[in-house]
Amino acid sequence: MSSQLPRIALTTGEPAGIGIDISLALAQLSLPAHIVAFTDPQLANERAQQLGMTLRFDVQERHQSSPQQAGVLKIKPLSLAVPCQTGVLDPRNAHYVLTMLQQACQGCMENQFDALVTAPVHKGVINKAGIPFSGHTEFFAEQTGTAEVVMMLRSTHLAVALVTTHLPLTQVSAAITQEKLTNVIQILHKDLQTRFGRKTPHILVCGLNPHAGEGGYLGQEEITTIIPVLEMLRKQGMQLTGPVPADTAFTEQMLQSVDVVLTMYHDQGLPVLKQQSFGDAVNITLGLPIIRTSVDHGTALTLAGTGKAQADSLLSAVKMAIKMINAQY
Ligand SMILES: NC(=O)C1=CN([C@@H]2O[C@H](COP(=O)(O)OP(=O)(O)OC[C@H]3O[C@@H](n4cnc5c(N)ncnc54)[C@H](O)[C@@H]3O)[C@@H](O)[C@H]2O)C=CC1
Ligand SMILES: NCC(=O)COP(=O)(O)O
Repeated sequence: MSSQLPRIALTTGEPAGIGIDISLALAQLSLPAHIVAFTDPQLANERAQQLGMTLRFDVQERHQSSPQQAGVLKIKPLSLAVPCQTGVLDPRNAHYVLTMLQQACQGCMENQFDALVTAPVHKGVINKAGIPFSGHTEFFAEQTGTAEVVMMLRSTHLAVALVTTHLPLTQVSAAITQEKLTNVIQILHKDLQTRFGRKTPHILVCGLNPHAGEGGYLGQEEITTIIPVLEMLRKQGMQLTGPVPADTAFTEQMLQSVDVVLTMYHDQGLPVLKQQSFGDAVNITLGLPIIRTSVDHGTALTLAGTGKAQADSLLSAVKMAIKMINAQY
C-alpha cells in the first residue's frame, strides 16, 4: 500500500439514473479519503445545475492524493457517446458505462486506488445495446480473472450472502452444485476472517426448498447437495448451521450469534434485508483481489434530477470501503 490515505475510485453508473446525483451529494461532504469520480464532466455539471448544487469540479487524468474537501468533486473524465436526457435510458451510452467500470477496476488492480465504490448501473439497457451483462459482481469477477465471487449485502443489523446472483429462477437449482456451494462458503468464511475480523465465522445456511425440503418430500437439493457440503466443511472446522428453512431463518432467535445468512438465490435473502434497511445497506463483493463496495439500490430513473434521491447508501459504501482499506494497512 503506497499511501495511508484511502484512495477510492467511484463509478457514477448509469448516466440517466441517480448515480451522478448521489455522487454530487457525496461531494458536499468532507471525508477522510481521496475520492475520484469516474464520469463525464459535462454530465456532472448539467446535473449539478439541475439539482441547484454549487460544486467545484477538479477534472484531471490523475490527481494527487488528498482528503475529500466539501464542495469539490474530483473527476476522472470520460465522454458520453450521446448527451444524456435525465431519467431516459439510451443504449448508445452503454459503452460509456462499461468503460467507466473497466477503467476504475483497472485503476484498483494497478494500485492507483485502494477500493472501488460503485453507483448503480442499469443492467437492461446494457443488454439492449447488445452486450451481455448481468451485474457489476460478475463483470468485476471477469475483469480481474476471478473464478468465483460472492455477493454479500450488509446493514448494521444483518448480513446476507447469496449462492447464486443474477440468474433466472428456472436456472437456480442446476447452478447450485456441490462445487459451487463449497467455493462460495469457503470464500465467505475466509473473507469474514480476513476482512471482517471474525475468528470462526458463524454462517447460517438456508435450504433451497420450502421447509428446507421437508426431508426430501418437498425437493431433493438439500439431501443431494447442501447437507453433504455442510458436513464436509464442518469437518474442516467451519461453524455452519443448516440447511434451515428460509422462512424462519431471519427470526431474531435464529440470528443470535450468526455473522451472515447464506441464501440460495437473490430474492430469497435480499427482500428481508431491504425491508429492514433499504437505503442504508452496503453491497460488498467478496473473493475479488480488490475491495469493491456498492449501494443497495438501483438507478431509480424517476428520481434522477429531482433532488429526492438519498445518498445514504453511497455514504455507507464509502465508509465501508474506508474501513476495509484501513483493516489491511
Ligand atoms: N448496484 C447496482 O448497480 C444495482 C442496479 N440495479 C438496477 O437498477 C434498475 C432499477 O431497479 P429497481 O428494481 O427499479 O430498483 P431501484 O432501487 O432503482 O428502485 C426501487 C425503488 O426505490 C426507490 N429508490 C431507489 N434508490 C433510491 C434512493 N437512493 N433514494 C430514494 N429512493 C430510492 C425508487 O424510486 C423505487 O421506488 C435495474 O436495471 C436494476 O438492474 C438494481 C440494484 C442494484
Ligand atoms: N440486487 C443487487 C444488485 O443487483 C447489484 O448487483 P451488482 O451490480 O452489484 O452486481
